[in-house]
Amino acid sequence: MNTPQLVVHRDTELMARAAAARLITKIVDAQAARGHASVVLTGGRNGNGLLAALAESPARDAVDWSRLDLWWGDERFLPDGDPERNHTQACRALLDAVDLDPARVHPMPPAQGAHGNDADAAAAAYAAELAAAARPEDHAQVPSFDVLLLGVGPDAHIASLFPELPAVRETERTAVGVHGAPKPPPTRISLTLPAIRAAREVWLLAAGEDKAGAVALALSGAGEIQAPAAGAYGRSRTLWLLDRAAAAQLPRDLYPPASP
Ligand SMILES: O=C1O[C@H](COP(=O)(O)O)[C@@H](O)[C@H](O)[C@H]1O
Repeated sequence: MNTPQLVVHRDTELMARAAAARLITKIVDAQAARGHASVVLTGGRNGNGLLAALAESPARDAVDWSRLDLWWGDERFLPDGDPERNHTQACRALLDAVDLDPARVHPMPPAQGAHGNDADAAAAAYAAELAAAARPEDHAQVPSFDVLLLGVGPDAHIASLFPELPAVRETERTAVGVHGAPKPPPTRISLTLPAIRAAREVWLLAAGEDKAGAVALALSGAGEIQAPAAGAYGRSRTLWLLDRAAAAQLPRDLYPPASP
């Protein structure tokens, strides 16, 4: 596990704009190096804030959107098009406005779709889709994502891995159904910690004072079962992108020196 790097921005809006600029650069660099890039999206306020900032950035035209693979870290298991689905919200924030290749966009299956209301079957289908996209050099059952984005909940959940629920203990499967989530809706699909850790870079986004306790807990040595965010790291980099409010309870020795 690599040491997390922290960046603290003045406020939520600046954090979203800076994260969007960072993501554009990352995608452009990966496309220049390999011809394509892959990003795992997250839902929630900070994930959608980043996408909205990216939509507004003039630099978004530097990305070749047709060579970008998009995956999701979790989904609220609701019918296709439901306004609470992470996929629907991402489409509204950005995806509808850029020229993606539909074959490279991989939303998690909806409820009332091919798997009916069976979230476990839908998760297994997503795991199979991930495995089919993995190449031998990935050495994993998922592709080597360039960047995997995660929001951090006030309870330190990431994706739909909530403290103490079975999904956060999963060590084999890459995507699982989640039942009884404390945040609505109770039924969800989530990537697991092994899938998250296969990413080259994991970026955790947290803004707002309601996130301060979770950020401090996850970065102060808490276990991943109690604080799932503590178990999220990338193969080559783990980056926490915060605003001042979310960083407010960090121990002084963890606070980045160059931050306001
Ligand atoms: O429900 C969810 O919540 C988390 C955190 O969202 P936030 O609004 O507290 O930032 C999000 O990362 C996840 O994708 C989503 O399904």
